[in-house]
Amino acid sequence: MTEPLPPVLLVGCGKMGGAMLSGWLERGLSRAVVVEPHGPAAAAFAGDPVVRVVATPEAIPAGFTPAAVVLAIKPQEADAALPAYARFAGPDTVFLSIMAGRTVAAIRRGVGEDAAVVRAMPNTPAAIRRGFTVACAGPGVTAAQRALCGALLAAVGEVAWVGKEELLDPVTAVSGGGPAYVFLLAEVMEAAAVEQGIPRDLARRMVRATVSGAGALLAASDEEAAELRRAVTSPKGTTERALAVLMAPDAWPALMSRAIAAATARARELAG
Ligand SMILES: NC(=O)C1=CN([C@@H]2O[C@H](COP(=O)(O)OP(=O)(O)OC[C@H]3O[C@@H](n4cnc5c(N)ncnc54)[C@H](O)[C@@H]3O)[C@@H](O)[C@H]2O)C=CC1
Ligand SMILES: O=C(O)[C@@H]1CCC=N1
Repeated sequence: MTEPLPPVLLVGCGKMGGAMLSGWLERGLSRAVVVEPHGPAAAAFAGDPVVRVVATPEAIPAGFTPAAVVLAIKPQEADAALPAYARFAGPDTVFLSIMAGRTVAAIRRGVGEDAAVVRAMPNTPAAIRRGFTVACAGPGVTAAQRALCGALLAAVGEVAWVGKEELLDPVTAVSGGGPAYVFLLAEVMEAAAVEQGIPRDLARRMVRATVSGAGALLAASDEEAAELRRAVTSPKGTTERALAVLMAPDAWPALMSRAIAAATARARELAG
């Protein structure tokens, strides 16, 4: 049996913070204090014996010493919120931020210039432990702190590490926001199915099964995505006609490239 995760202070228990906390509890967590000003957001955890939910940092129990402070608030909230956590900076605590764009340097300006900070970008499939996170350790992060952040992130899915922090901006655009692009695909496929006369309920079932089935096939297969695509595309058949529209130079290839560039640029604007 693996050791329980050490005490964690979670700042922000919204969609991502909540998904991660669920994963830690499932994996085994010794103790968590959650700072969440919006009562309903953390309500699901209020009765958990190892979780204490408080509304403000001032209400964190005296003597609580987290091994990790996980920052799961919006980047726009960071400047106001971070100084309250500066007292936790020290050799025994690592800050793990999942905020889009906000740099290690900007986080250190808030919590202390010597603080150990790991910046990471997970995604919402974390809610079903199928997340993908890319992480980058800032200056002074010890091997043990990196291992702890790795364990916290691995509780909700796969983890990859990069050495160059700048890569986290395009990562945010690709895997951070990626689930939204897939859900949009499902939305527009469903609308197109209805346009062709398929009843809405059937269209919804078909599209959910098709998108999730294709995703599962991609996950289970060693083939490249292009090869799996080609396996669907019979010469002179129906899929070929659809792909001629979707793969036109001004269609999906160019649109996806512009979309990822736009999201990457926005991540850079959120650097702080
Ligand atoms: N939603 C997503 O797909 C992903 C989001 N992220 C990042 O995760 C962070 C959180 O995003 P979401 O969970 O989507 O947002 P959210 O809005 O669901 O959660 C943020 C939570 O922080 C709480 N909060 C606001 N001010 C606070 C403060 N001063 N102290 C403590 N809690 C405070 C809010 O009440 C809310 O419950 C963002 O920085 C975002 O960039 C990262 C990867 C994916
Ligand atoms: O849209 C956002 O800013 C966040 C980061 C990646 C996914 N959601």
